[in-house]
Amino acid sequence: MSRNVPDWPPVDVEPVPVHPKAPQAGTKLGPHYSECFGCGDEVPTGLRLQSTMGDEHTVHSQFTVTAAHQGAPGLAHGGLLAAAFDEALGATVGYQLRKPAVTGRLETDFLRPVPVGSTLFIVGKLDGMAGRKVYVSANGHLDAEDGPIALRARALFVIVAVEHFTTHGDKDAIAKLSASSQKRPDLNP
Ligand SMILES: CCCCC/C=C\C/C=C\C/C=C\C/C=C\CCCC(=O)SCCNC(=O)CCNC(=O)[C@H](O)C(C)(C)COP(=O)(O)OP(=O)(O)OC[C@H]1O[C@@H](n2cnc3c(N)ncnc32)[C@H](O)[C@@H]1OP(=O)(O)O
Repeated sequence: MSRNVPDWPPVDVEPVPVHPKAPQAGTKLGPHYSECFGCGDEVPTGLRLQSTMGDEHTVHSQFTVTAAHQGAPGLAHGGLLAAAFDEALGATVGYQLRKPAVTGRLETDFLRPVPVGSTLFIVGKLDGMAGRKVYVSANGHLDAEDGPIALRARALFVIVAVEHFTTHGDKDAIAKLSASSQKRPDLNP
């Protein structure tokens, strides 16, 4: 059965200007926020995604599926896999642009079941920009960097002002994040 994949990016785009202080290829990217469900190390049932800068506008992330992530018995929940991609795509945008951005749209193709115990190797790639809109996509390979593709995702991130978080988020948590990010050159603009 054929699957129609829409044109991507859906609008004319410019190349994304990667920040001159973006981490070098091979740099391991720690959690951007310790309480983040996607990458935080203080969330016991979180996804604990681990990301590394890659070459050519890519970020490589790994996510191991545990029993806490099930939908059907023994298989990862689809929405949770989409969350893993949101995180991987967000890291691809955030660490390369070093500007705050939020997911505006995320679409996911589920190509193969992902069993508990397996690891997804996700490669996120910047595809282009149009004003504040950043287009980014990713493939998720099952159990090896060159394993079969189990998921594909495409997303639009929208660059926002810091006020997006201070207005709508938790001010105490933002203060904590801000204090901890002082020690992280990769998180400072
Ligand atoms: C302080 C310095 C920080 C430095 C940062 C450095 C390092 C960071 C490092 C690492 C970060 C690492 C990892 C990140 C991890 C995780 C990622 C998770 C991300 C999330 O989990 S984040 C939560 C979910 N996310 C939301 O909670 C967003 C809710 N939402 C809104 O807050 C607004 O909705 C918003 C802001 C999206 C837009 O609002 P707005 O008022 O600012 O702008 P507007 O509506 O005009 O949209 C502008 C243009 O985007 C187009 N557009 C918008 N949405 C569209 C859609 N759905 N489809 C097609 N086009 C769309 C419009 O059509 C227009 O296009 P045009 O310009 O062509 O007219």
